[in-house]
Amino acid sequence: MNTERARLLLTCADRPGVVAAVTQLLYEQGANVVDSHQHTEPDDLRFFMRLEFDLPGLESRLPLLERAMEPVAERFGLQWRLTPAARVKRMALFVSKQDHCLQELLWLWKKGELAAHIPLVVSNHADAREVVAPFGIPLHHVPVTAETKVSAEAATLELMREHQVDLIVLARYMQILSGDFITRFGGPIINIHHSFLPAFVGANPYAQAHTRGVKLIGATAHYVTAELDAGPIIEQDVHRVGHRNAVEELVRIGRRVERTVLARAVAWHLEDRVLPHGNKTVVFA
Ligand SMILES: Nc1nc2c(c(=O)[nH]1)N[C@@H](CN(C=O)c1ccc(C(=O)N[C@@H](CCC(=O)O)C(=O)O)cc1)CN2
Repeated sequence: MNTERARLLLTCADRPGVVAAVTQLLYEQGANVVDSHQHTEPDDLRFFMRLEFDLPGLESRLPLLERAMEPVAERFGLQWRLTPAARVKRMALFVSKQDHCLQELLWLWKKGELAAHIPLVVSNHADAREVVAPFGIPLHHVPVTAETKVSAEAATLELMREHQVDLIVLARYMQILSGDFITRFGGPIINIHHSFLPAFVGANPYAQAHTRGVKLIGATAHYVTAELDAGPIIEQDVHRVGHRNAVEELVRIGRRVERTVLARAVAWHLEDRVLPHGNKTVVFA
């Protein structure tokens, strides 16, 4: 892990001089920029920027760099976040019975391709225990029924607090999270929906798609909000299908798309490449 690498993300109302001021500041602080992306949203002229840079002695020099950012932030009205790459996020994976997305994330994590700590897996069923055990990660079985949903969410929130979780990933977790849970967790939650949103929101999207006679099926990774499957989209992909494909085949074909789309979205989030903008995202992949 490169302990000198950091990421600076910022957004502001677009105006000339922002890029120059920020890169000059980094230069003056002794930083070397190794990657830079910027974008101005045409609709509202909102400016977004992501910089990666190396700074020798980063941890000890971070407070100075943050103080140096303040006048520039004041001058341009920046909203900004400075994150050392070595501070990896603590990610909890949630799953129900379908474990293909969970397996993809665990495999990639084991290979070192997802820069995160995974302190626990949470499931409303016990099926995934054997999948998770070889990775040395505890699975917490928290059953959920209509009657126990409130207490189950309270217990789950306590697990998030206890394990200092920064990010929740719903890897085909088939329980609708309450607005109260989302608010009290307070961090980002990423879901994989097994359709090409906004088509086929809610349960059983492949059956809905088959009934509609679609020629494409897809998957959508999005941030979770209280409104079901309506949060900012991070990544999507599709696969061609046709009249010969029964629903079971749509499910089978769809699994490959879901696992790939979720993995890309989670990796980009962990690398601070996703910047929310209203109910959309800017992704500097
Ligand atoms: N607040 C949110 N919670 C969840 C979201 C979301 O966008 N906002 N996404 C879902 C995942 N999902 C589709 O991708 C989904 C999951 C579950 C259901 C549903 O109808 N669940 C039933 C129970 C089903 C069961 O017990 O097997 C329910 O919760 O009443 C629809 C869509 C994850 N959560």
